[in-house]
Order: sequence, then C-alpha cells, then structure tokens
Amino acid sequence: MPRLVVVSNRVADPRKTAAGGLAVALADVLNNTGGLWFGWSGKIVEPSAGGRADEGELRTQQAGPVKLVTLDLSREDHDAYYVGYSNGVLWPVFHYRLDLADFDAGYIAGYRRVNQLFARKLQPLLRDDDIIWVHDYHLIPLAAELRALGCTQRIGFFLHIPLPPPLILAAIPGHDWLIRALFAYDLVGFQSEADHGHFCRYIEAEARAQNLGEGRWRAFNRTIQAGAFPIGMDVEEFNALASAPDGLEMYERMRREYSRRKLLVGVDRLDYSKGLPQRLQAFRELLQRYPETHNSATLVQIASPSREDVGAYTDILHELESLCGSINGNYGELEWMPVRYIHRTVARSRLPGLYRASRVALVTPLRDGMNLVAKEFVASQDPQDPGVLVLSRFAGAAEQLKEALLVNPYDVEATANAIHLALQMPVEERRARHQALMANIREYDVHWWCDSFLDSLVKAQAEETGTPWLRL
Ligand SMILES: O=P(O)(O)OC[C@H]1O[C@H](O[C@H]2O[C@H](CO)[C@@H](O)[C@H](O)[C@H]2O)[C@H](O)[C@@H](O)[C@@H]1O
Ligand SMILES: O=c1ccn([C@@H]2O[C@H](COP(=O)(O)OP(=O)(O)O)[C@@H](O)[C@H]2O)c(=O)[nH]1
Repeated sequence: MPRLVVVSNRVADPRKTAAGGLAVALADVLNNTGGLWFGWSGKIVEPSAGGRADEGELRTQQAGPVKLVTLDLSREDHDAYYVGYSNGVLWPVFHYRLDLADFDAGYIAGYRRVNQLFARKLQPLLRDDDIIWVHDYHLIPLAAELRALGCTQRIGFFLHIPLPPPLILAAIPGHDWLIRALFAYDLVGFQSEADHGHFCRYIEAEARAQNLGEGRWRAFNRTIQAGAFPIGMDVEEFNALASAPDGLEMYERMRREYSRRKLLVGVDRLDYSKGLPQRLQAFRELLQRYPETHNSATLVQIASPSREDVGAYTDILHELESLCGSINGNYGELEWMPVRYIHRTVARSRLPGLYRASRVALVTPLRDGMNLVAKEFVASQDPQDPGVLVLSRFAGAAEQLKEALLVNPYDVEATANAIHLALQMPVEERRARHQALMANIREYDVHWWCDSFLDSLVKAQAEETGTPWLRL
C-alpha cells in the first residue's frame, strides 16, 4: 500500500481539535489512513543577534497513526509568505476582494522561498511510491519545486478556497506563473463546479490549454486532470462528540438558558469573507421589521480570532464590535440582550450541543470555499425537531445544500426576511428539508472526499511520464 503524504501550511495534531476547516478535515482523513503530515509548525523564529533565524529544522512527532513533521519559519519568511502573499494577495483575490489585495512586489520572493524550503526539506523524506497530496493556496508552486528536485511521485493539489473568474484572477501580477505551476501536479481539485469552471475558462483563454475531454488538460508540456471534489465532514466523529460529556453538557445548558427564546447561531473565524457585518445588519433589520422577535430571539455569534497580523482583519474586528454594541444598545432590555458576541475560539467538542440547541444557523459568507459549519449544524440536529440553515448562495456548500434557505448576504432585507421565515417554519417543513440535507451530507462526507480525490489521483496518468518538468 502506498503511503499518503499530506502537505499543508497548517498542521494540527489529529488527536486534538482545531478551528479552521482544513485542519479539521485533514485530521479526520489522516486518522483513518495514517501517513505523514508535513507543514509549518505555527512557530516563528526570530534571528539571533546579527545572525539568521534557525528556520527549517524539522520536528517529528508520532500522533496515533500519523507522523507529523513540521518546521518553523523565520519572521521574514512568515511575513512575506503567510501574511503577505498568501493572506494579503491570494486570499482576498480568490475571495473576489481585489479592493483588499496588497500587491507588494516583495511578497512573491518570500512565497517562492518558503515553497522551495518546503520542497528541500520534504524531498529526502519521500519514498518512490508515496502519494503526495498538497493543500491550499499557500503551496501552489510546491509540486513544481519538488519536480525540479527530481520527484516523480504522483502529486495532487486541492484548493480549499474559491477560484474566481478569469478576469479577477488575471489581476494578480504573475497570475500566469501561478497557474502554470498547477501543471506540475497530476490532479488539481476544487470545492465546487463553479470554481472548476473558472479554472477551465482561465486555462483555455490565458494558457491556450488543450481540452482532452473527461477533465484532462494539456499545456506546458504536461497533461493534468482537474475536477470538483466538494469537501465533506465526518458525520460519525461529530455524532460521537455530540454524545460525549462536553457535548451533552453544552446542549443541556443552552436549552435551559434559552428555554423561553429561540436561539440563532453563527460560528466563524473572524474573517471579512464570512460576511459578519452584513449578517448583523440583517439581524438588526429583523428586529426592526418584526417586533415580535424582541425578547424572543437571541443571536449567539462566535467569531474566533484569525490572522490578526493582517490589517484587514483588525478593521473587521472593530466594525463588528461596534455593530454588536449598537444593536444591544438600541434593542436590548434588562432581561434580554439580542446579540451575544464571543471573540474566542470555542472548543469543537462544545459545538454540536450549541448547534442542536439552536433553531436557526446563519452561515452567510460573502464568499467561501465550502464552509463546514453549515454541514456540522445540519448533522447536529434532532431529526424530529430540526433547526433551519440559512445559507449564503456564495458558499461552496450552497451547490450541495439546496434545501437550506439560500440567501444573498449583500441583500440585508431579503436575508432578514429569510431569517424570519426560518424562525416561523412549521415542523413538517423543517423535517423534510433536514432529511434531504442530511442525505447529501452523509453521502458526500469526508471519506467520500478523500477516497474520490485519491482514486482520481491514482488514475491520473501523466501521459508523458519521464518528461522533465520545465522549471518555473
Ligand atoms: O490556517 P489559518 O490561516 O488560520 O486559516 C484557517 C483555514 O481557513 C481556510 O479554510 C478553508 O477550508 C475549509 C475546508 O475545506 C473550507 O470549508 C473553507 O471554506 C475555507 O475557507 C483555509 O483555506 C485553510 O488553508 C486555513 O487553514
Ligand atoms: O470557535 C470555533 C470556530 C470554528 N471551529 C471549527 O472550525 C471549522 C471552520 O471551518 P469552515 O470550513 O466553516 O471555515 P474556515 O474557518 O475553514 O474558513 C469548523 O469545523 C468549526 O467547527 C471551531 O472548532 N471553533
């Protein structure tokens, strides 16, 4: 059996819980398959007086069936690769936010340097028959760097975030270099058919790629396979969390506390892509339009701290604090606060109880690769008395979860009306929608995601095996 080698910027101990869908999903996958997980340790090393930082030293740890191998980054590399290029250029542009992109020409060198460092450190650890699965926008050129070092293993890439239409992508200086780097992989996977469609249009128009049919493309002297592989959740693992003491305790506590009120819930990293200000505006509109919601609806919004060293994230924090304050100030009463805003990461073990006690989940990103919270909320519900998912049509999850109440998060009034509909929805309709959603979540779970991606990767035959990769 070939060994699975997963490479991602963020690495988490699969025996512990983490915030962020990528770490959660990969931990689920690797707990099942075993293998090696390689990435950044999350630590930054400062240079010693006058010298260079001691980056790149590998740390190895066995975590159940998974060998974790991580390396530290120097401050300079971290700032250019993670804060600068990954989260200051690629993240905003891929989420359609050209206005927030910081096209500082210096970032790309750090991005390349760290990808080269990853390749140099990983290559000696590899076996000839390994299957290598690289994740996300931080590591787009990794396969090209590995190929340049002579690696001939099968390498797949999965993009966890959206891929925008060609003309938005083309705004990135060096976009052609970036997309060319994807041709060093054997398989390139996206979250949705929409993202996959954007990729096909881009490579046809900008790279003159030849469409060989059945998802195969030829350009830059290479043949690759591309397709949509929507990520799923581990339903069984989540159910086990729900019935563990932490999960049950949370459920009972929330039910007791909100026995007289309907609970609405939002769980997100504090990220401008998640549409949090628009969501709070919609909630304020609900209170304004439907006075019967006063004293009877409470929104618990968890916003877990994220990427606080990127400027745009500080702005959103202030905007959100001020919105919550003004809603509570204007509508709150001595015995009722409309919004409970929690700027902290809540342990994953407590989320199923919180979801189950809630009548409505607000998952209203302006853009999102997938959004696993939407799936987790549905999976946590009591099938006899389930809550309602209000879901942005711009989340990858909306391609699959069609029985949710789909909204345009930019349309604050329509979103407020949808929330009202959700609060009023009769139990028969809630059950029917939940049943259909649950069938989809079960069928396309994290095991389906992993198996279908890896099956396609194994089948993706690089036609011209042995052709040298032309350096970037
Ligand atoms: O690692 P961070 O910078 O702290 O950020 C956390 C993760 O955020 C993004 O998650 C995405 O992946 C999810 C699972 O596929 C998906 O549901 C969600 O829509 C995406 O936003 C990011 O892509 C990861 O690399 C980060 O680790
Ligand atoms: O306080 C929090 C916030 C989020 N999460 C988890 O982090 C993941 C978020 O993934 P999602 O795909 O929704 O968005 P991302 O943060 O990856 O963009 C989900 O599994 C959540 O359960 C968590 O455990 N605690």
